[in-house]
Formats: sequence, C-alpha cells, structure tokens
Amino acid sequence: MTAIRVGVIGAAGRMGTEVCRAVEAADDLELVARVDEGDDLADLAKAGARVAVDFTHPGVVMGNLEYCAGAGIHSVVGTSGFTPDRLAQLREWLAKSPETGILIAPNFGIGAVLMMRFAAQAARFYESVEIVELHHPNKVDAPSGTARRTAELIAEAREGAGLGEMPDATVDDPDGARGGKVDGVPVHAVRLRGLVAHQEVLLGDDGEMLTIRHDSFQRTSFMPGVLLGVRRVVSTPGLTVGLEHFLDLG
Ligand SMILES: NC(=O)C1=CN([C@@H]2O[C@H](COP(=O)(O)OP(=O)(O)OC[C@H]3O[C@@H](n4cnc5c(N)ncnc54)[C@H](OP(=O)(O)O)[C@@H]3O)[C@@H](O)[C@H]2O)C=CC1
Ligand SMILES: O=C(O)C1=N[C@H](C(=O)O)C[C@H](O)C1
Repeated sequence: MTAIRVGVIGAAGRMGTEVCRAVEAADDLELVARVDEGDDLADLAKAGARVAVDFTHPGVVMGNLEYCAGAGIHSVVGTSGFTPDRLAQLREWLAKSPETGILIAPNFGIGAVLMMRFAAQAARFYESVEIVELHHPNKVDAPSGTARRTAELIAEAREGAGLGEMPDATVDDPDGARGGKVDGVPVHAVRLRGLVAHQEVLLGDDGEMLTIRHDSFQRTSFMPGVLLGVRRVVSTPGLTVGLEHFLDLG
C-alpha cells in the first residue's frame, strides 16, 4: 500500500497542529509538508503532496485553493467563510482541473454532522427554531460556519414544508439581543474562555421544545472526519460540500 502524501496549510495553528499529529499517526498517510504564513505554497508540489489540508483563515483560503487546484493537488478544507459565490469560483477552477477534488466541510465532527442532519429533519415539524453556537474567544468569525450551514438546511426544510416566518412580537431590540438572522433563522453566538466548539438547536412548538446539542470538547474530535476526507477526496473529483457525502448515514 502506498501512503497518501499530505501537506498541511496552517500547520502551526490550533487545528493544523492537531491535523499534523493525526496524519503522522496514520499508517496509510504520510505528512510531507507543513505550510505556514510566509511559506511558499509551491513547497506542497515540491514535497509531492497529493492532498492539502487547509485550516487557515477565511481571508487566505481562496488563494490557497486556487494554487492547489492549479497544481492538481486535492484539498480537504475546514476553514470557514464559504459563500455561494466562493463555491461557484471553486467549481470554475476545478473545471480546468477535472481530476482534482476539493472537500469543504463546515464541521468535521461526526456528531456535528449528525446534529445538522437531525436539525434539518426536525425543522419542518416546529413553528419556531433558533441556533445558539458557542466557541472559544479566539475564533475569528461569527456566526460559525456550522451555524450558517445549519441555518441554511433548516431554512430549506421549512420552505419545503411550507412554513412561513417564525412568530416574534419583538419590536424594540436596540442592542441586537435577538441575535443575527441567517436565512431567516435567529443565530446567537457566544464566545467564552474554556469552550472549544458547541452548538444547540432549539425547536419549539405548542407546549414542547426539542433541543439538539453537540459539543466538541477537544480538537481531536475533528480528526476522524479530517482523515476520512483525506482518504476519500483522492477518488472524488469535483467539489464536495459537507462531510456527510463521505459517510453512510442511512
Ligand atoms: N471544519 C471544522 O471542523 C473546523 C473548522 N475550523 C476553522 O478552521 C479555521 C482555523 O481555525 P484555528 O485552527 O482555530 O485557527 P488558528 O488561528 O489557530 O490557525 C490558523 C493558522 O493559519 C495560519 N495562516 C494564516 N494565514 C496563512 C497563510 N496565508 N498560509 C498558511 N498559513 C496561514 C495562521 O498563522 P498566524 O497565526 O501566524 O496568522 C495560523 O497558524 C477557522 O476558519 C475555523 O473556523 C476550526 C475547527 C474545526
Ligand atoms: O473556529 C472553530 O473553532 C470552529 N470553526 C468551525 C465553524 O466555524 O463552524 C467548526 C467548529 O465549530 C470549530
């Protein structure tokens, strides 16, 4: 068996450090490059990387992916900040490199993927739904990519079920206490020392509430998903959005 040669972009970061450790511990993978800010992306090709794993920053990830797609290096991406326009741009780059694959995963935690799936399943049965995402205080963006994706899925499910706007009699909210709205779904972002990555989806209707909650207490929780992505992206050309496409969820 030939090991898959992997380069990590953002290797010195919180996630990058953990990914390097996980790749080094896997018998079927070989860590061949660590790329950090100021390094040359061409180091990836020089090292013969077949897959690049990106955990950097929304402001730099597109440049990294343009390079990788152009060099025929598959990418596994955890970095947040992917809008529909950005996804369209990736499809354009991949059209010129049709054998290359990119996986964009808003969350690599298997439990988080299930939480999103369960929230979408439940959404059509409830009049009201709100998302509370809770993260460490060094997180650069809000709301989280996971919360955005969850809100999108919930909005799709509500539309499919013919549900309209949620009831909310608030007319006076000068401090934004009702949170932000993503696709019509209220999202509340908490940043707190001691937290890693957590999310609750609250679904309410007459006389009842369903709470769906996921907690990543350690970044190791993302590693099985990242390694699965690396193993699968090499045989999945084109753009894949969401780790669920590489999981058999039944
Ligand atoms: N999908 C998922 O499951 C998860 C996604 N994330 C996402 O991953 C991203 C990174 O998170 P996290 O690891 O906590 O952040 P960190 O800030 O700890 O890590 C980012 C790293 O990228 C480096 N970096 C910045 N610019 C470049 C560049 N141009 N080339 C190479 N490296 C660069 C930073 O260096 P420097 O500090 O010197 O700027 C830093 O070391 C975020 O978008 C976060 O939301 C996080 C956890 C799970
Ligand atoms: O920055 C983080 O930490 C995380 N970012 C991702 C997101 O924005 O959803 C995934 C997870 O929540 C951890």
